[in-house]
Amino acid sequence: MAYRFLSSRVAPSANKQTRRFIFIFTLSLSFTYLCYSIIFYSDTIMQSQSYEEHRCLLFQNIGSKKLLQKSQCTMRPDTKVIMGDTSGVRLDHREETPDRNLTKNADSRSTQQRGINQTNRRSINITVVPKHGNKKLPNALIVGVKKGGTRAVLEFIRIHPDVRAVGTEPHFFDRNYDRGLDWYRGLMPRTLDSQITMEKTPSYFVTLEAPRRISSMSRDTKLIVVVRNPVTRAISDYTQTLSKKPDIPSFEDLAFKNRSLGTVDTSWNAIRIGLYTLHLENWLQYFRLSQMHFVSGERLITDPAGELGRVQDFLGLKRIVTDKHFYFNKTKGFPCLKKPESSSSPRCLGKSKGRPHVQIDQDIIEQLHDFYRPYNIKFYETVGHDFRWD
Ligand SMILES: Nc1ncnc2c1ncn2[C@@H]1O[C@H](COP(=O)(O)OS(=O)(=O)O)[C@@H](OP(=O)(O)O)[C@H]1O
Repeated sequence: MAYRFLSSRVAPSANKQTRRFIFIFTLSLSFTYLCYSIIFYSDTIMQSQSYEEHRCLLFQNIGSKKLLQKSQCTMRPDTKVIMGDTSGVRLDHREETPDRNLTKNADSRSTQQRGINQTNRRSINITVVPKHGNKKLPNALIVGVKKGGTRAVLEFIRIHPDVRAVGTEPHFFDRNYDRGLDWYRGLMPRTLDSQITMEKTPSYFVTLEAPRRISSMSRDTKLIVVVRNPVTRAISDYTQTLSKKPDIPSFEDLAFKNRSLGTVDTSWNAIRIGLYTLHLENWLQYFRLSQMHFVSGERLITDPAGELGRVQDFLGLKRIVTDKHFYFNKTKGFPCLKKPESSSSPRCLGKSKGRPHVQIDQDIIEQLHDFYRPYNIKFYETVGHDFRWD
């Protein structure tokens, strides 16, 4: 068509060569224009995509789940979303998974976080949301006891605005000590100077090396121990083990070396952990009693606000967590939080907290009470408080 159009406009005297030249020239001009348009258009698309990516990264950095949900970001399937300070994420369901997995998770979370931060630094040229504070070694630890109510204390105290805590159990001073303090610090949430960093690992209380290791990190570390009637604690411990390994021997078979002679097997962990006074002696070689606070696992259930009030006093915090933060959940049979740290809706602890115990004969329970009595009395004397377990 173009050829015919040009042919009609060119003087008849022009030779065939000139007409062909004009035609080729027009054609290449049109082709150049077409290419230019395509390149310009695709560049515009790429720019807008990259802007969306920046927005997504910013939202990730802000750490707001809601913002992420509302934004138009379309994540690639392999994209890992890091929402704010994940070291503080609640992981009730994970805490009973093998520790190696936990620490791996924590490790990879901080690696992912670093990766995203680096990406942000490289690619974002617009407002960067500042990250508050630094990762610091903990100033306070919930060191025990297993099945005492350690999760409840951690979840309740972390509502306080001046407390930041690791959600998972780092097991640094027992299983992961070889990884070093920098690794441990890396697991911690960022805190402002005015905030307290905390973690809980209930096995520390019965780990021989833990007091020495903790005191070499800082002699000023504040230690919280949640204690509970050692017999109920042992049954709770056994209930948990049984839920994972249904084939284990009966509680009675494990608790006694010789039932008729009443010889208790103190080498069984579920029994050994309850010998509080023996473990405490080890701690008192490295820490003053005033650096330790004992929470009653029983009162934690009947009066969580009262127990938390004393924990706040011990940590030198204003009493902000009060009875207005708790309600009694009849279905669960335990106090729950009206407004936990990570959400605005009420929340109870996970299913593994406050589950029904295995039925144990009353005479076995009595026998174990008799066994623990002298140890309990010694413990009350040392800490200066009668927990009334008898
Ligand atoms: N508010 C609230 N909700 C649920 N459970 C509560 C609460 N307060 C204390 N407890 C008691 O906590 C017990 C579990 O203790 P721990 O968190 O220390 O267990 S663990 O060592 O971390 O596995 C758990 O033990 P069991 O009742 O034997 O399951 C509870 O009795």
